[in-house]
Amino acid sequence: MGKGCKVVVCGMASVGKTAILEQLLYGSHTVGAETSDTQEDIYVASVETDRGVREQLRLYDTRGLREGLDLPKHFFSVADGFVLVYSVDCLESFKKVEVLKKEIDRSRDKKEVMVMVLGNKCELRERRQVDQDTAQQWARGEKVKLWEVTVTDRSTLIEPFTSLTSRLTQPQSKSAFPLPGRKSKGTPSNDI
Ligand SMILES: Nc1nc2c(ncn2[C@@H]2O[C@H](COP(=O)(O)OP(=O)(O)OP(=O)(O)O)[C@@H](O)[C@H]2O)c(=O)[nH]1
Repeated sequence: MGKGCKVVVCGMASVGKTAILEQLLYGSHTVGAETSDTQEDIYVASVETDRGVREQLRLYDTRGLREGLDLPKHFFSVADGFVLVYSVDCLESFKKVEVLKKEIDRSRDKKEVMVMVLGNKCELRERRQVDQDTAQQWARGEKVKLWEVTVTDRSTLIEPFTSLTSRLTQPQSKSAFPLPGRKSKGTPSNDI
């Protein structure tokens, strides 16, 4: 599957997974635009870490989860990290993130995986169903980072992905976390 950390982006349908990736990588998403349901896409991004080094991420955009449709099992074995996305205007989507986190914990075996959570559409203040403090409290309990973001403001997306990449590629990690190849040769990627 090539070099670079493999990060699976998942969550309920329509929470904005594809929009987040397209806005982050290309700055090209128009919020509210009609989108087609994702089956599966892979985006390659070159992200500058907080150590000033560029690292490659392979971001797997997955099919939106709905009743009766779970995340395919193979993602649990390939992933070095997960981005769990919910939408702050949909409580059900947050509940799905809680379930996904449990599934990741069950499936991770001894492998260490990074998990970060994005509460998207945070500009929709009047439609908010997920309380920020409650969500952050849950995240602290789970020892994961949670960021509220909005695709309407690309700058909100940069820090979470920089932080995730920095943690994924941390040198001299005490964990058994595999380090990706430092110098990728010729793979097209998008700089963040
Ligand atoms: N208001 C608002 N709308 C957003 C935001 N992010 C995404 N959207 C909109 O939400 C809708 C769904 O976005 P998608 O990116 O297709 O969602 P998805 O999670 O990839 O959906 P699936 O492919 O079905 O799983 C689109 O109309 C987006 O423009 C946001 O931050 N704010």
